[in-house]
Amino acid sequence: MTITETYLKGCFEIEPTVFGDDRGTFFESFNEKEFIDKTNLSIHFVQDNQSTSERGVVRGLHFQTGNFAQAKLVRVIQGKVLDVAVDLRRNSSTFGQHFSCILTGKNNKQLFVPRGFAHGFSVLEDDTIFAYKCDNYYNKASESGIVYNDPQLNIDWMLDEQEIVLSEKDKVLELLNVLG
Ligand SMILES: Cc1cn([C@H]2C[C@H](O)[C@@H](COP(=O)(O)OP(=O)(O)O[C@H]3O[C@@H](C)C(=O)[C@@H](O)[C@H]3O)O2)c(=O)[nH]c1=O
Repeated sequence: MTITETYLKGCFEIEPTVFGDDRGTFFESFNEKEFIDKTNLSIHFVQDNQSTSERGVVRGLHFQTGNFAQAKLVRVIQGKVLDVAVDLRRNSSTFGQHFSCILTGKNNKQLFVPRGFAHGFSVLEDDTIFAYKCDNYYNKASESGIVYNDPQLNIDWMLDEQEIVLSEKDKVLELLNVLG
């Protein structure tokens, strides 16, 4: 498993070692000891989530506030997404910048999104299955987010505007500079 820090400090790209044989493939999708050794983070995941989406869906940009902040280890089991992590750490030299990468059911890549970031993804293929581990439990009252098309963030979601599908909640998210 290779773990590489992105230009956003504390945000890592992960490529598992995949073993193939006549039957198919095998890989460790998470190994706590290796993860901690290679990132120097102390992390303890408490919740696993999974969602399915069709092409055109954009989920995000989400985070939980305060004591309910979450780090996430995200991957795609089937299909293809553009995954996006936005640095919202006020004291960070990369505040407001984002990192994006393609995660697919074939490349098996993962992204570790630390606490203090907003996270979202656009779905580039039908029947996409997205899975992620969180280091803090879901707390509805702590949910917050930034609208996906915030001009300050200027994220290329790799979709045509007219094919984008959002939840009602995501349609009314704030701009980053309104969040304060
Ligand atoms: C996130 C979440 C949702 N739910 C429920 C609430 C709601 O009824 C239903 C769907 O929730 P949402 O619309 O918030 O799902 P979704 O838009 O997929 O939310 C997710 O988006 C990505 C980008 C993230 O980074 C995640 O942390 C999470 O915010 O599932 C839980 O029960 N537990 C959870 O952890």
